[in-house]
Amino acid sequence: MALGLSVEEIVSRARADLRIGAPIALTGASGGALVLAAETVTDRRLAELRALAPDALDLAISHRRAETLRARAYDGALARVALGPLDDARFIRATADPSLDLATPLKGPYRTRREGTAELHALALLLAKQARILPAAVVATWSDPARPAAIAAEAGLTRLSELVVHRAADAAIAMRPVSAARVPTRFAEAGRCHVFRPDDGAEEHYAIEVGTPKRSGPVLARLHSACFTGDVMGSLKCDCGPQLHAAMEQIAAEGAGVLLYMNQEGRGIGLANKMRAYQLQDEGFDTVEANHRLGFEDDERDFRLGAEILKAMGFSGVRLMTNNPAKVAMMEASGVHVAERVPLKVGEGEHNRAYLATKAAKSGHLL
Ligand SMILES: Nc1nc2c(ncn2[C@@H]2O[C@H](COP(=O)(O)OP(=O)(O)OP(=O)(O)O)[C@@H](O)[C@H]2O)c(=O)[nH]1
Ligand SMILES: [Zn+2]
Repeated sequence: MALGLSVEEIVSRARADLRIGAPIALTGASGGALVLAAETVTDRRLAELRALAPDALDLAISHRRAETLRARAYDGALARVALGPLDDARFIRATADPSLDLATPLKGPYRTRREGTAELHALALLLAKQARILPAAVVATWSDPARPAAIAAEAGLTRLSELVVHRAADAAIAMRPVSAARVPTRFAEAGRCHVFRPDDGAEEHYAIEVGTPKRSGPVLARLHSACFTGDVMGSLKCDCGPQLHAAMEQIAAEGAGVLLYMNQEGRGIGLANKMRAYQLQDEGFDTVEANHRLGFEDDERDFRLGAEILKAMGFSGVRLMTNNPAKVAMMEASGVHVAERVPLKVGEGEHNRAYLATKAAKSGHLL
């Protein structure tokens, strides 16, 4: 039997390539493309790509970013900005990244492409999002997919088809237990830390188990998303730190429960993008608007992963500590029964009052 990469392995490699600035090849029904992430593109890579495809080089950006730039978006969720011979990596980043707008205010006018299709461009943006970098990509297209495929084969580039990207995005992700050990904490002596690894090469997530919760009934659980600024820095801009500690205290008081620590920083956009969002918030945009301006949805988290961990630990029901109905819905949809929603309201203060109000008004959070 021949050795072959799985769908997850190929897509995982493509995400890593985009993060380090290496080109990838995409093929689909509409043709083929070579792609570089806007965030990591260099002038040297750009010149190489331009030499191969001088007439069909575009910068794909989200339609929301295009709106801000007053560039026409003909392709629904994205716009294809045609790149001219003088457009360099600096121009590309300034065009793609709204958090640079104050530093580089003069851009455009832009010519956006209308002819052809944007299917491969959309795939490129999806992969960039999954790689937790800016959803923007330099895309060189060919109507014959054989040409970029051949370039990729010769250069040893990661090559993947439309089908593979979609299949990976739809696939249920299994969470494998890797290791676990006893960790007494200031909240509870009887603590254990379990590490789980998804089979798609993405971030590991952790479960803190306190005591020996019964598998037969609903477990008191908190599905906490990583917030470096709140959990570690003690930031006052959000309520994450106080929520984390209050959840641990409540679990410890009951003597048994689970806190899932999901590495879905910044509601799934990653810390680098979250700091871009914070820059936009300092310019007056709220937490939802800032995500949108960067080209993300207000919430990019996949709550199914938390449910998968609970199931892997032997739980089928929870008393879920949250104010977010989307977490409850996702648990249920993933086969973990939510016997009770336990509100978790702590840490409101002058710096996060507007943030919490925005989440209630725009993201359905319960007050
Ligand atoms: N993009 C973005 N993420 C933020 C911002 N402030 C906090 N976060 C992230 O938001 C997430 C908050 O997670 P949680 O507290 O688990 O979730 P929640 O949706 O508020 O729901 P509950 O706390 O369960 O009610 C963390 O991943 C933070 O890093 C922000 O302004 N922008
Ligand atoms: Zn936070």
